[in-house]
Amino acid sequence: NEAAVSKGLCRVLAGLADADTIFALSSGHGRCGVAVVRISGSAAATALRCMVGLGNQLPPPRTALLRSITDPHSKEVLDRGLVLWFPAPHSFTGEDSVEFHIHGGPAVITAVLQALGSVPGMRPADAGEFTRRAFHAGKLDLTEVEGLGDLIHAETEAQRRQALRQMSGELGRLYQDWSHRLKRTLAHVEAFIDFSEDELIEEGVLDQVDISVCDLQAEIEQHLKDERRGERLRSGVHVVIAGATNAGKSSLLNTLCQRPAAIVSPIAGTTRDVVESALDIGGFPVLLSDTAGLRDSPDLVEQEGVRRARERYREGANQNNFLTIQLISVQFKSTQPERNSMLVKQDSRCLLVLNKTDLLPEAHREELNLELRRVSGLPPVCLISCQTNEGLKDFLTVCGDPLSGAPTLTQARHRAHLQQCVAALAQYRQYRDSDLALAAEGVRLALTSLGRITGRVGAEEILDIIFKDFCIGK
Ligand SMILES: Nc1nc2c(ncn2[C@@H]2O[C@H](COP(=O)(O)OP(=O)(O)OP(=O)(O)O)[C@@H](O)[C@H]2O)c(=O)[nH]1
Repeated sequence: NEAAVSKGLCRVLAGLADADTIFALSSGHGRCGVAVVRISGSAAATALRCMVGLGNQLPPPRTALLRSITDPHSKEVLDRGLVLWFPAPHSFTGEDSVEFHIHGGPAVITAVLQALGSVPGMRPADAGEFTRRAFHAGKLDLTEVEGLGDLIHAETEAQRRQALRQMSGELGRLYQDWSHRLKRTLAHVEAFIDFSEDELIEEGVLDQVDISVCDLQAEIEQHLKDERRGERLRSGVHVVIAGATNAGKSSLLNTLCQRPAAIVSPIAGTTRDVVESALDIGGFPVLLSDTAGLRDSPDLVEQEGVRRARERYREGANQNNFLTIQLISVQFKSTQPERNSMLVKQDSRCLLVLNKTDLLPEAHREELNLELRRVSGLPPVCLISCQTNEGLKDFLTVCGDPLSGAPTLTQARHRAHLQQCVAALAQYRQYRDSDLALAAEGVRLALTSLGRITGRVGAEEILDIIFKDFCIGK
């Protein structure tokens, strides 16, 4: 059928574009126990035959064999290692592929790569070329390609989990499902436009389309309301500790990163510069910054420190991956200048934290709570002591809360396409009663926007649905 022919053609064209057989070191660079060299393309079998003593035979698919790997011209043995053969289409790229697992010394790797380069039709792979071929062969969609990239760069546990979910196609399947529903919706609108006058289309088709567009729009809007958790997890979060002098900001930084990164002293105004430390809070990569205590000071160096601290808060005000911890000591008095150091009211991106609870008698806690509520509008989200570590566990949970939750959207690129998709669905609803052709164009645009996320937009599939659902022309 038409769809199969077109898919086949695409494969042939992709095959023509990728006529070269490529090879590359797929494991990391540097000295290591085992290095993996990957080959993909039609000459992979030739390379295997002429570098491994197999005669005219190819090894059984996906089975590791221990063999000598030789130079194809001089026949000198370069190394002894494992050899794997992945015939097309059951390989990562969908092409004939070979893997050599060799010893990881630089000289061994260089010799094997040089030998491969001397096989006719072979060349070193460009960056990302194996994955690009996998995408062209329909082995991965774009979200899976991005997931794979994120997995390779993941530094924390939560990043690894998110990337793996995406790479295994969880996100891609959700978008594919929406895409499929949109294709069906579009097919129905188009069929209605083309064939309703001949009474080939039953009543109520457009009502079904309305429901479908409405449901999809609501689902995508809900998906977009994730407070950018996935994007934050991907790119990391910047947490800034702000507050008056002597509130215990440097003590909190040191406690969280478990080393004396910043100087702690009872002298107010000790921290002058921004002190940064990278850590992992609940699986989120966090860059934690201690800043100079906010107060008016005649000291020029301290003034510069306060200016830098304020600049840091300002920078963060417009950034999605920024969290401010407003630290206040229990010795805080709302009548004192500390009051001026209050930054902003708490919201999900600014947390009010009370420190030095070890100095606060139980009986006075409620009184202080009320006082803070009066000044800041809200009670502190948690009470801690950097001296005794009281409340730190709860603090980390609260701190991790705006960062955690089920991340869904991982890339700003996906968000932009989904927003376009929602806008296009709104176009359908706007023109549904006045101009159905324009309304249908809205559904088509919505579908294109979704297709851009996964990299799959297929016009022939719309025709398939029209024919299957309505059997027009039998
Ligand atoms: N009792 C008690 N003292 C604390 C606690 N946290 C910090 N301190 C003390 O408070 C003083 C000031 O602590 P720092 O961490 O230097 O405070 P800071 O906010 O960085 O101060 P600046 O550099 O002036 O901005 C030090 O003597 C700390 O030992 C706490 O939880 N309990």
